[in-house]
Amino acid sequence: MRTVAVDETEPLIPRADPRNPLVWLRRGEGVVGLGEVLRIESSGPTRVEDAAAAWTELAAHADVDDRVGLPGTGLVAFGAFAFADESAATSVLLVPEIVMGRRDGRAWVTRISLATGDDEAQDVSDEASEDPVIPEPAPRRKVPRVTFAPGSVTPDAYEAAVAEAVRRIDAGDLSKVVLARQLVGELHEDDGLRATINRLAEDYPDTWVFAVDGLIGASPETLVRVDHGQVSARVLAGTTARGAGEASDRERAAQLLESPKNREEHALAVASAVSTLEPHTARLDASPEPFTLQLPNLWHLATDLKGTLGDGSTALDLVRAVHPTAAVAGTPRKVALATLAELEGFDRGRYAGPVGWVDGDGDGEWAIALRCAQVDADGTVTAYAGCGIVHDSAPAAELAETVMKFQPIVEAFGG
Ligand SMILES: C=C(O[C@@H]1C=C(C(=O)O)C=C[C@H]1O)C(=O)O
Repeated sequence: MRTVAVDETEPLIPRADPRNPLVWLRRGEGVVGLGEVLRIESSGPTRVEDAAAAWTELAAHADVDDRVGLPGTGLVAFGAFAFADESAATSVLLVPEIVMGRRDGRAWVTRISLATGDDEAQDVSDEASEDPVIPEPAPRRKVPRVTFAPGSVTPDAYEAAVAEAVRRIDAGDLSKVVLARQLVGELHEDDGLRATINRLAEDYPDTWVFAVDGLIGASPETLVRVDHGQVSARVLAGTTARGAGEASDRERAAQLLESPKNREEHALAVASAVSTLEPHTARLDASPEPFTLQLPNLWHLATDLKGTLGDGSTALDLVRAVHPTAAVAGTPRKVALATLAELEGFDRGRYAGPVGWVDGDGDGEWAIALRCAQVDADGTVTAYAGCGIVHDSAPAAELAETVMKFQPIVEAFGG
């Protein structure tokens, strides 16, 4: 496999596969994959560690000619993992044939090929020695239209589940649980998802925009990044709507920052991320006070974590350590997982699971798969959104919050 620098400034998405794009971008930088040389599938409670072990093994045997040397150059896999141990959804690491990347204004192309058993003697870089062909950017297409309707859980049933969760929290069973609901639609057009991912990237430039094996979305929440020994994460919990005018918008952000309900929900999410990351870091700092993160559709309370890796963990090792955080499960973790499985009543699939990429050196960027939908091979599109429930959560307000959180994905499908 070989990575070479290229002189490229054009946007990456128009070069992605129109039907089945493989994309990870924020503010136009990231990686876009084409083709597939290898697929590592896993499932069950050891899905992340099994994938991490297979990846480490693969990386150890790879013949790499990396002339750029940035995170995301050399061998790269895109991944999406199921949220729950019990999920029927498969977790995947996909190694593309071509990776086009951009970071800090530098661009590169990597071509990856698989050496078969009997051409072991043949230098892999021979096959990759011709300069990689970068596809021409495709003309813009209209976003495919999907009409969404509630899935198995009606809005009324969602409110009832929130009320039941609050009862259990008041009874002292747990402190916080995240409850989600689904919207389901059908994708008819042959156009595929490239126009959808392009729309998400244009509308939500400050989020991680991803498309991996039919899982497509725009997540504001960084589960964990590893960059040459530096570790970082962005914890989100606590949400409010944007205000109509500038003054009311600022007022809403200020109220969010002062709201005890949102501060409590947020503190639990930060504590869970810190306690699971800390054992792997030599040092870990959290922003002392949460800040308000502005997105086009809502405000979040946010805390950034930054640290130094202490134990040589790869990005996938850290994904395994931190998932599922209290931002998407609850506190305490075990009770919250059992409660959400019972009260939600559906398989989350890859929603709220880790999505991102890892490279051969163990660097990588992973988000929590939020504001997303899974598009299945038969065209079924399932979108998901959920909210952290604490003791003073109100069912109608939480339902309204899911509607805000559905907005990016509903609009990216022409709604
Ligand atoms: C669960 C979701 O979002 C999470 C829940 C939040 C909240 O309840 O305030 C905020 C950000 C995310 O951590 C979702 O978008 O589906």
